[in-house]
Amino acid sequence: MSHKKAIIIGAGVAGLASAIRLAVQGFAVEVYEKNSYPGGKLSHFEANGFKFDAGPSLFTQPQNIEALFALAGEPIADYFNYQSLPVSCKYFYSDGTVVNAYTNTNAFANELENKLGEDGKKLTSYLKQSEKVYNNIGSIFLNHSLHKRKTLFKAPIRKALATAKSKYLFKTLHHINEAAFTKTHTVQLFNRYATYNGSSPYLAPGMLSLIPHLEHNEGTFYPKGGMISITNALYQLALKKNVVFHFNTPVTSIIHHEDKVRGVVANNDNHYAEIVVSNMDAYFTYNHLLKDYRKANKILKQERSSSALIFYWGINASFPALELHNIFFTKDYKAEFDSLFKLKNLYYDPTIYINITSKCEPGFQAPEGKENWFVMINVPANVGQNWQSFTQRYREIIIAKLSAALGKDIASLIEVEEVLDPITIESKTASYMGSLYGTSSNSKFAAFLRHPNFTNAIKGLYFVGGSVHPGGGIPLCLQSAKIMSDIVVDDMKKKKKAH
Ligand SMILES: Cc1cc2nc3c(=O)[nH]c(=O)nc-3n(C[C@H](O)[C@H](O)[C@H](O)COP(=O)(O)OP(=O)(O)OC[C@H]3O[C@@H](n4cnc5c(N)ncnc54)[C@H](O)[C@@H]3O)c2cc1C
Repeated sequence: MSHKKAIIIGAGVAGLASAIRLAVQGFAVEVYEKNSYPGGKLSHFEANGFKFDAGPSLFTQPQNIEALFALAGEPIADYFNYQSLPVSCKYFYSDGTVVNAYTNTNAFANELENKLGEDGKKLTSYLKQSEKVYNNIGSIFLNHSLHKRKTLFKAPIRKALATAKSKYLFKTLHHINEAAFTKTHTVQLFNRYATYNGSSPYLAPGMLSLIPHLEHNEGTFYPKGGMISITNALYQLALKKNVVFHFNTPVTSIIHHEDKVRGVVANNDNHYAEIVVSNMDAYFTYNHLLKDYRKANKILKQERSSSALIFYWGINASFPALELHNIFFTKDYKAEFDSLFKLKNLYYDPTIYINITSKCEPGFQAPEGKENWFVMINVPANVGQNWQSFTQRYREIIIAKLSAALGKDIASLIEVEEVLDPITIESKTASYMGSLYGTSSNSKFAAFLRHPNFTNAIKGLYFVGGSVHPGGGIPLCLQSAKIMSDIVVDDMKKKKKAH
C-alpha cells in the first residue's frame, strides 16, 4: 500500500508529536531538522560530569505525553517515567521570608498562613476557581482551533468565549490576584504564573489564573533522567512508528503551486509531499521559506514573549536549603516587568530562577556532593541590546544576590560555566528575537491573534509549536500537534468527498 507523505520542518517537541500523530494516521512521515539533534529548545548538554537541560525545566500535564503513547499503542513505561513532586517551587522573598509551595493544598494553605499570615481558605477557593476556569474555558482554547467556523459555532465553545470575555478579558492577572489575596507576597507568588508564557501579570489577561490549577491541583512532575527524557521518549516513539529523520538538513523553501503545498526544498533538492507541517517559528516560516507571502509583517506586529539570560553552573557544593525549583524574587515586581516589556531593558534587581535536577537524581545529574544549577533571569526579547555587556554585569548581580541570600560565596564554587542569551537562543532554535514562548499574552486578544494551525492561503500547509495556537510551553506545543492532526483528518475527509 502506498502511503501519503507528510513532511515536518523541525524536530522540536511539537514536531515530534506531530510526526507520531501523522504516522499513526497512516502518513509516511519525514522530518527535516537543521540541528544535529532532536528536541529544539528541549535539548541538553554535559560538561565535566554535570548534566544540564538547556531549556524547559518545569514539567506539568504528563497526560499529553501519555496520550501519544496510547495513540501509538506503545507502553509508555518502556520509554518514559516520571515522579510527582511534593513542592512545586520554593520562594525566597527579598525580606528574607521563605515559602514552600507544597502541591498538597492543605500543606500549602498552612504554609501561607504560617509564613505570610494569609488566610489559607483564600488559597483553597483560588485553586477551585482556577480549576473551573481551566475546565470551562482553558481546555476549550487548548483543544480546538479558534480559527475554524466549525469550532466557533459549537454551543459550549461560544459559552466559554462569552464567559472569558465578561469575567477575564478586561482584568489582568494582577487584578485577579489582588482581589483574591490580602498579602502582597501571595499576590507576587501568583503573579509569577504570567511568566509561564513569557508575559507580564500587569498586562496579561486574568485567564492566566488557570495555570496554578495545572501545577497545584493536577501536580508538578519530574521526568526520570531530566527534561531531555521527554525528547528522547518522543524521538524513540517516532522511530518506532517508522518516522524518518534528516538531521543537519535545514529546509530552505516551501514548494507550493496554485494554492496547494507540494513539498519542501532541502539540500538543494525538491522533496514532495501531500502535506507539510512547519514546527519552525511562524515568523521565520513566512520570512525565510515563503518569501512571496507578506504574512510575516502581520505576525511581526505582535509582541514577542520574554527571552532569558541563563547561566549553567556546575557548583562544587550542595545546598540543602534549595529545592528542584527555586525563585529569588525581586523587591519590586511591577518595576521589573515595566523594565522588561516597556523599556526592553534588564532590571537592576532581577527575579532569579534556579533549577537543580541533581536534587532529584544526585550523583547522576552532577558528580557526588555537587549540584547542576540552571540559573535564569527573564530578559526582553532581542531588539539589539548589548548582550555581552548585560551578561558580564548580570553575572555579578546574580552572584551577589544569591551569595547574600544563601550565606556562601557562590563565585568561588562555580567550576563549570556555560551561558545562553537571546541571540544564542535564536541561533540554536530559530526562535525569532530569542523569545521563549513565541508571541506574548500581554494583549487581551493575544489568544486570537496567534497564528492558526493551518492557512487558507496554502492548502496542505499546517503549523505547530510555541509560536502558533495555542501558544508556548511544552503542554501547549503538544496540544498544537493534536489540533493540527485533527484538522488534517477533517481536511482529508473533505478531499475524499470532493473526489
Ligand atoms: C530557556 C527556556 C526555558 C523554558 N522553560 C520552559 C518550562 O519550564 N516549561 C515549559 O513547558 N516550556 C518552557 N519553555 C518553552 C518551551 O521550551 C517551548 O515552548 C517548546 O520547547 C517549543 O517547542 P516547539 O515544538 O515550538 O519547537 P522548538 O523547540 O522551537 O524547535 C523548533 C525546531 O525547528 C528547527 N528548525 C527551525 N528552522 C528550521 C528549518 N528551516 N529547517 C529545519 N528545521 C528547522 C529548529 O532547529 C528546532 O529544532 C522554555 C524555553 C526556553 C528556551
